[in-house]
Amino acid sequence: MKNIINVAQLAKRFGTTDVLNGIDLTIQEGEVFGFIGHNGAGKSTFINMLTGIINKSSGSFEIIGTSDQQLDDVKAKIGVMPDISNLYDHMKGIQFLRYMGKLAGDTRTKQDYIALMKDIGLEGAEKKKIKAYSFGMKKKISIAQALLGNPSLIILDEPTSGLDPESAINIRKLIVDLQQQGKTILLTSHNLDEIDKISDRVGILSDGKVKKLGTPDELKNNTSSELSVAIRTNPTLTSQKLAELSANWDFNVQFVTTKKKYVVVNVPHDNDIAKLSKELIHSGFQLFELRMEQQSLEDVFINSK
Ligand SMILES: Nc1ncnc2c1ncn2[C@@H]1O[C@H](COP(=O)(O)OP(=O)(O)OP(=O)(O)O)[C@@H](O)[C@H]1O
Repeated sequence: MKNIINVAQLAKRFGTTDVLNGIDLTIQEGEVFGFIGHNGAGKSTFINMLTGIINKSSGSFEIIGTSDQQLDDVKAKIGVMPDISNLYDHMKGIQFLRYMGKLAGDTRTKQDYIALMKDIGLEGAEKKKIKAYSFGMKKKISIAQALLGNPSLIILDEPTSGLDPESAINIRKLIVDLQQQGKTILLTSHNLDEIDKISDRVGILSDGKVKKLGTPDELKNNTSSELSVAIRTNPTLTSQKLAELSANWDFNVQFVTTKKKYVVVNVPHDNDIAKLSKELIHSGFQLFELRMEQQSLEDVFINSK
């Protein structure tokens, strides 16, 4: 597969603060790439460098086969969501999209723009002025703007933040549709379930670097070499009782958390799971359920700091 973004040692300093300290990253054509990181980690800074809104401090990148020195040559192939404060809000929704579409070289008809507004969840708001739009509606029209001009790379910075659940689901569907049309999507979000669901690969940005990179499954499976097991027993096992019992066991069990009626523990090896169930039964517990627990992307994210 071809790389559509190739970043080498990209760094950004604001004054004396290093925000990005050497990002190495490739994004492949046709993938949905989820970029996550805590507030202020530098996700938008990274995106703004890729799209030429701000200058890099050092390092280099190639985007759609073109070096960062010639970025103007490929800008028309990159669709970027503008900040909602940069929308021309005296315009009506449909008027704004047609105007921006013309600038982007769009060949859509008026009917196509109406269909686009429907796809994005703005049906009925075509003739309303953007300044009268709600926050979520402004967000939607800024996503629509990123799709104008048939870009091959679409960059969406927190497209679903502030959207109601149904609208967020529709935007996720739209992202999947765009991918099926062959587009590449670079996406940021603080909704880690969303990132997990729709991203082919995920990068976790921390301390100015890409700390972790992989498919959601790779990241969730590689967090720890320990095996996580959720157990439901009668009586319910408490952390205190587990500590008391396990002091006499010949294998290690580490209490992790309780989840409703389950207690989650970590054990180092496969055969410790059999030992654990045997010991619990031996200690008078009825074992109702024992299941392997997979880490969530949120667990991975928290542990990556
Ligand atoms: N123009 C600027 N001048 C000085 N500092 C800036 C500028 N732009 C961003 N920063 C700083 O760079 C850091 C990274 O900001 P950035 O907006 O890239 O983070 P982010 O990961 O997108 O955060 P969030 O998840 O909150 O949107 C922050 O500390 C921010 O204050």
